Amino acid sequence: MSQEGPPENGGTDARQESLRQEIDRIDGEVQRLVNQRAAHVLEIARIKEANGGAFYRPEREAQILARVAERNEGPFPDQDMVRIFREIMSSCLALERRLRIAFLGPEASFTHAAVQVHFGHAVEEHPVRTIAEVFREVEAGTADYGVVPVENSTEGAVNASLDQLMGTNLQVCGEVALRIEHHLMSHAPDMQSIRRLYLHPQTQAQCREWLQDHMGGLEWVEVTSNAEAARRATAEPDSAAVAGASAAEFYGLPVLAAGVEDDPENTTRFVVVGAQWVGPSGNDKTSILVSAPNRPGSLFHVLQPFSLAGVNLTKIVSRPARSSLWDYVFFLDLDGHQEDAAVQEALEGVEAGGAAVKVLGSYPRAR
Ligand SMILES: C=C(O[C@@H]1C=C(C(=O)O)C=C[C@H]1O)C(=O)O
Repeated sequence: MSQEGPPENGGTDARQESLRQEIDRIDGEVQRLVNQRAAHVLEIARIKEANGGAFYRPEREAQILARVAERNEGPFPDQDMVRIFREIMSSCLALERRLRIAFLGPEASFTHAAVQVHFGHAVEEHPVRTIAEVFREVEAGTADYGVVPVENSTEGAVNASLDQLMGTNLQVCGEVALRIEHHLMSHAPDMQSIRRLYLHPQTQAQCREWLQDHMGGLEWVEVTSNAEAARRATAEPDSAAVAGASAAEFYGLPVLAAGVEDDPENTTRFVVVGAQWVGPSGNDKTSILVSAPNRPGSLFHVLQPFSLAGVNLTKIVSRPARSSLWDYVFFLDLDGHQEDAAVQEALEGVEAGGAAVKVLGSYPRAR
């Protein structure tokens, strides 16, 4: 048994003591270097202030994080090292300017988690109730950037976000891909004591099989968000919620069954929108909106130019155009930046084929 007590082994203790002294010395050095880094960032901020230009530079941050992962030799895993640098940059940027980020709330929603993964914690978090409101906040300038979900690997497109992208002048300036894990959480002592289940319809769809097998006979109550499901379950000990870990943590709900989503690869993709053009980072994607005439071969003429220019498409989704009945627009994501020659060639080809193109934005690929 190892218990606190008088030292038994002088040699081991001396070794620990000298390692701790070394750690203290390294900590001092790390701290000095972090502040030295911050001082450089502040100087860049002064130059930006004098000459104009966005404080937040997603392409530069993506390059920095890519290099952190590339040169990492461990024992820290890449993702942990990246997270630490993410937070250092977040705090550095907050010295220049604390960004206000509007997102689809409430607190502890998956979009909230996406905000923290993308911007770190040194931002002002501004949860709002609807996707439309996120866009309005950023368009009005009351938030610097907004974050909304756009697609889930199980459930497909988030149409409310696509419809907003159709009408906005904002740019897509980033993306976040988040593995979505759902847990069953409750104050009930066990699963057998649960009588009622609160859940968001998207969550229900992503956990359909597990829920049918384990929660089939119960009362299911649909709510407007995962966090709301957790909040409701907190107040009723014979109720449970299906939601993410951050909701369980936020509301202090014990997890009774973890990872209840049907697809272990279940992933949601979020986009960051802002009034900002983002330069190339070297590993970028571009989102576009194409409105094609309603006639035979139309979609073929939209797609062929990408094949000819050797540009890879990663997504195509159609949505009814709101302007006229039975007209459709296409949302396409492609590899590359809109400044790349191949991308420009492809977009010119699409327009030459009679379609209208709106570039929604180029941005660094999600890590
Ligand atoms: C320092 C800069 O400003 C911000 C802070 C960064 C950082 O901490 O490294 C990187 C990009 C910007 O978001 C910069 O533009 O280089």
